Amino acid sequence: MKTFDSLFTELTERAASRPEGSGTVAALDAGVHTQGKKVLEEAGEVWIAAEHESDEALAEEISQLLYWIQVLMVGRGLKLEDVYRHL
Ligand SMILES: N=c1c2ncn([C@@H]3O[C@H](COP(=O)(O)OP(=O)(O)OP(=O)(O)O)[C@@H](O)[C@H]3O)c2ncn1[C@@H]1O[C@H](COP(=O)(O)O)[C@@H](O)[C@H]1O
Repeated sequence: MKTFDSLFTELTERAASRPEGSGTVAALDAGVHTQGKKVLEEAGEVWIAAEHESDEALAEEISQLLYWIQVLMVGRGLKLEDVYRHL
């Protein structure tokens, strides 16, 4: 099963190899403003799902929020350790 760390490795590799058709490459190219808006959008969807939707729907929204947080991190050049040391 994919984990937070393995997804981060995958996205970092996408950023380096820039494969054709990668949504992540497009998201990185879109820049921090677009990425930040997606983080806010997905966070809002997590909130709504937590109040009104099933556990499965909530889990899916959380996965999308984690993805967009990672895109933002990769775009800014942050490493997992840069965040983990604050936990
Ligand atoms: N985990 C994800 C993931 N979570 C969310 N998303 C993207 O985030 C967006 C979710 O937005 P929405 O909830 O609004 O859903 P939507 O309506 O389909 O999205 P919009 O494009 O209309 O905004 C979608 O565009 C998804 O493509 C993801 N895109 C990719 N991944 C994983 O990232 C890896 C690399 O993906 P590629 O770069 O696309 O190869 C693979 O392992 C993928 O499974």
